[in-house]
Amino acid sequence: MNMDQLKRQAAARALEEVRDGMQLGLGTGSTAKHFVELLGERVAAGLKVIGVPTSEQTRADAERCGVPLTTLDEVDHLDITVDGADEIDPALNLIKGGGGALLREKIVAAASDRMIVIADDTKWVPTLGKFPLPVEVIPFGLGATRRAIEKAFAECGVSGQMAVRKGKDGHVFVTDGGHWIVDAQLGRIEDPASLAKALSAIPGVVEHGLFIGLASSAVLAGAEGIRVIERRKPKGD
Ligand SMILES: O=C[C@H](O)[C@H](O)[C@H](O)COP(=O)(O)O
Repeated sequence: MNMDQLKRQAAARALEEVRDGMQLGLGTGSTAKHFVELLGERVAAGLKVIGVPTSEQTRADAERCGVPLTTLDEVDHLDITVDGADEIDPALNLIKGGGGALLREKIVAAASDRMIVIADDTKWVPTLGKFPLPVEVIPFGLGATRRAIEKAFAECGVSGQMAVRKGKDGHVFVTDGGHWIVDAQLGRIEDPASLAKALSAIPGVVEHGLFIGLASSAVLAGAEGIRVIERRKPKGD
């Protein structure tokens, strides 16, 4: 089975959690796209759901697949968000944003009762950080913001090259929100929660790709089959 078939399997398993009448967050990326396509087939067969897309790309995919859409201004919560990830650790902390959709993805995930992460099992890692960490920034004052990010990295015991993301056309990649992304090659992030907090405190940082405590479960598809991992809630949560 190839990687794309594994991604589709993970998407199909997540679809089993969807019930009639649900309000859904629709993730972005090649894995989430399978979910949108499979959901579209169920909608065509009579399933009643409504979705909030996490990117303009997903909006276009959902429209093409006939999935009815809404916004977070029109619904007061979402039941489930189904989204992919670039890395998933055993605590179900994530790196996301390889496709540049991290900001809307995080807003939508945070507005959801549950977030189901779908992926092929190559995304499962013991420690986050091999995948470059995307940090979405305001273009104004980028030099100062980069210095503040470096300081935050040093305080959290990580370091690595940073680069402003470019698109395939060689121009700076611009997010759906009109911002830029700095990708940081950190290698290992021992304490993702502290780093997430430090990055969020920087004025020029709009959002970062560390998703801490947002994923409720992960559906991982691999050669051996599908594994569903539930997040262990900390005491008192
Ligand atoms: O910005 C993009 C998203 O965070 C994606 O969910 C993530 O990059 C994983 O994408 P894919 O399923 O294509 O590997």
